[in-house]
Amino acid sequence: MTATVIDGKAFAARVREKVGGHVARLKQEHGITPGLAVVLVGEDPASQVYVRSKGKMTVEVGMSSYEHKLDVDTAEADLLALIDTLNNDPAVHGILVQLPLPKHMNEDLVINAIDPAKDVDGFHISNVGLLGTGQKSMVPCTPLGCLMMLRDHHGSLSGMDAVVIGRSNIVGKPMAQLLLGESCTVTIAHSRTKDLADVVRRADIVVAAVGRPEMVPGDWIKEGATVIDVGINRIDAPEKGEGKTRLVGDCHYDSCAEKAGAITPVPGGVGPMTIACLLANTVTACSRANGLPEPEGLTV
Ligand SMILES: Nc1nc2c(c(=O)[nH]1)N[C@@H](CN(C=O)c1ccc(C(=O)N[C@@H](CCC(=O)O)C(=O)O)cc1)CN2
Repeated sequence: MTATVIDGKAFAARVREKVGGHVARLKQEHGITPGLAVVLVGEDPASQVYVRSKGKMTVEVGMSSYEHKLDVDTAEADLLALIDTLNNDPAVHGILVQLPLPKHMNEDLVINAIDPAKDVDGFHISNVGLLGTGQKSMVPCTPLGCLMMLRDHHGSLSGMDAVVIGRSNIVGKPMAQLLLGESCTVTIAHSRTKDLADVVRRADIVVAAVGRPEMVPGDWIKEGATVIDVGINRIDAPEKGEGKTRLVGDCHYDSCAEKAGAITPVPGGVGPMTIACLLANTVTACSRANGLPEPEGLTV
């Protein structure tokens, strides 16, 4: 079997187009411009790229972008004070603090200082609790993007066996909650799981989010299963020349694509959906804050 490639880049472009349409209606019909504030602490090169990309795409869909770049030595109290200001700013409907934060900061404390209604990352403990109990919440962007692609490919996911490899708060746990909400039978596997290969072989849907390059080989994949690869790992690529690197996922693409029915590539799969869903969450947060109907198809 040769897998259908789920094109996350093209899917993300369609999501951004939908967001742009909703932003235009908010402006024309209600005089409201959604605003997203992104806070970056320090100079981590990858985070700088992501934050720049977020700002650019925010503006492209017609929203206001507010970027706050803080020195790596910023005191936690100063970051908390900035969050408080953004919480009380009516022009800001979404707040995102780029992770990871410098070591001297307590990530949980910082995230939980964000107004849950503006928490477009969906990481605040209130949103985690709402998602876990099946109530309306802000949904973390990466799992939301994965779910959108799965729903688009399969329609109903009801009754399917899903294995999520990885138990992070940002991807693994919320992904499992979302799949449960779709009436999948969900297993969360992790570094201590016994007989991981056998667990994965049972799955109709495999979501790999462990951060280990090419850890999942094709012979773990059930014939026809759908593979969603969340991993983005940079590895050496001597075949491209000295000192060159390339991106790979948590799944060994070529061998998994031989067995799977559908698969997301890396790059160009889940990654682009993360920023598209951030924009979707911001327009959703803005609509909710103004008591207006939520955009259809942009949240769960
Ligand atoms: N507050 C948050 N911090 C972080 C999040 C997050 O969702 N919220 N996620 C990641 C980083 N991230 C967005 O912030 C992100 C990662 C990857 C991509 C992406 O499009 N990747 C491309 C490849 C990019 C490359 O060439 O290096 C792809 O997969 O095709 C977008 C956003 C951690 N921090």
